[in-house]
Amino acid sequence: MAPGGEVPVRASEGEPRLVLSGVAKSYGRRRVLNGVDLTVRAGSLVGVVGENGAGKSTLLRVMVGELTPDGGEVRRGGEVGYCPQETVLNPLLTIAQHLELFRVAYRLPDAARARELLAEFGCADRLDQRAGTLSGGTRQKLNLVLALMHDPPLLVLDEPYQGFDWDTHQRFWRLARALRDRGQSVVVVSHLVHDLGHFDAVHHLRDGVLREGVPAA
Ligand SMILES: Nc1ncnc2c1ncn2[C@@H]1O[C@H](COP(=O)(O)OP(=O)(O)OP(=O)(O)O)[C@@H](O)[C@H]1O
Repeated sequence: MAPGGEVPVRASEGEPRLVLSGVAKSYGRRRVLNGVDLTVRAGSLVGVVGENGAGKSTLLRVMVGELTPDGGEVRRGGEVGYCPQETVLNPLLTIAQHLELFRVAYRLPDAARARELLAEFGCADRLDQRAGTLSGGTRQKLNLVLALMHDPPLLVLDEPYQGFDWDTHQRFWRLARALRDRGQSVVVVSHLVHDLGHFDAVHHLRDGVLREGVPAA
């Protein structure tokens, strides 16, 4: 983000890929989202921050269509890649078997992009290892690769770097910037103050409402 909290021009360029208008979501009587508005444009890297329990994961699940909002509207401009906070892996399947499963689900002719991403994360030699025997950080790398391998126009990533060492963390941000520079839209939930500089725009969720910028301490 630019100094002074200004949103750089980049974040307001490009066609809208995701538009949320007045989105509301409650669990029973607990209202978590209370009129969220957001537009994510092509070629932007957008951060969502907020305290524990503020509703960030709920918001992302609504963005990708996993949860239906109680009110308001969500419009998506194409396919979505979603990396949930909890990994979606089957412990008995190898990395290669996961790639094949998702290749078929995404109807891709091959898993070349997935292998390229695995190589970027230094896991290309682990293809025959079962997910259940991978380290937490490597499981998370696979989780992320499965969300990115079909190169969707919109990526929604919920703290995608949990368990990553510093070098891998840096690699993740290089990759996120490269995707943004290719015109993809990337939404990332982050808890880490030192991540904020990577975003074109940051929004914070508090009291069920999303506001631009970071909250005053
Ligand atoms: N399936 C559910 N049923 C009932 N309450 C839920 C459910 N999922 C989340 N909640 C509640 O909704 C609120 C928001 O949860 P959510 O996971 O969206 O927050 P978060 O900002 O992602 O939190 P964190 O930073 O801890 O990951 C919390 O009070 C949580 O307990």
